[in-house]
Amino acid sequence: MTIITCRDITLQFNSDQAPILDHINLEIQKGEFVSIIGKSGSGKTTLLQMIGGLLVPTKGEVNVLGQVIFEPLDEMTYMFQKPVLLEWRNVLENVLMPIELKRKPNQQDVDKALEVLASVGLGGHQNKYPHELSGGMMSRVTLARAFMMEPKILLMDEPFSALDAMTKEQLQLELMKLTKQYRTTTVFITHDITEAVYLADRVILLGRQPAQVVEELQVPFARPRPKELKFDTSFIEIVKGLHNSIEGLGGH
Ligand SMILES: Nc1ncnc2c1ncn2[C@@H]1O[C@H](COP(=O)(O)OP(=O)(O)OP(=O)(O)O)[C@@H](O)[C@H]1O
Repeated sequence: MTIITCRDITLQFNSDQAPILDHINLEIQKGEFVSIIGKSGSGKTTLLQMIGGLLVPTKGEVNVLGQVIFEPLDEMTYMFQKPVLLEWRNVLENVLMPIELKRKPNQQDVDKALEVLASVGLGGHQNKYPHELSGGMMSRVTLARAFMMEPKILLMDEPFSALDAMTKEQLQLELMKLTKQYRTTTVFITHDITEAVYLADRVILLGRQPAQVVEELQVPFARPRPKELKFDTSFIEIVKGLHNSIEGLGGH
């Protein structure tokens, strides 16, 4: 079932300048994991913001869960590159934040938060404050918070790009497990081609400005995937192919 449709969308920030995105058409299915890659400045974040209802296209429309959107929906959650945590609240209280914005959390919510924290490797850390956490732990807290509400749609803008390689790999595994468990439809932006292919069912490549979808690639491995897949010859061939496609776009 299609739950996100970008229909012929064009985005122009200023009427006297060329569009950033040009006639983008995209359909994303329920439970699908889609990575979006492209050169820096190609419009990946802009596209994600339109899917999230933070920006309205100049032309065309974005339809999410059966409605044309003009603002973010409750069914969506964002995760950004920089973990945004409230310094004066401990880990558990940060994870409970989305519930608290709606109602007073109950014991069931606390149990759920502890369960999600455990599944991102933070069991036993619930009473720590953000200043006591490493960068990787902070990202884990934001991941747990994102899944606390079991969002139908997760929009991720380079969430792991500031992390070291080992932590990034762990978080990729945890994200893969959680998106599978909750059947979360995920749109994931990254500069890292290996990460894009490893996580996604489908990789979308944006071209140069005004950007269009220049390539769509179905990744032929069932999810969740073992981390060893990254050393598989057929996996490496796919990454190489996309690398060549990006290089073929020219520019810097
Ligand atoms: N609010 C804005 N007003 C005008 N131009 C903008 C605005 N936001 C982004 N842009 C321009 O739109 C283009 C696409 O930006 P965007 O951040 O979507 O690209 P990106 O592919 O996500 O880049 P990166 O990979 O470097 O994060 C850039 O040229 C940027 O300068």
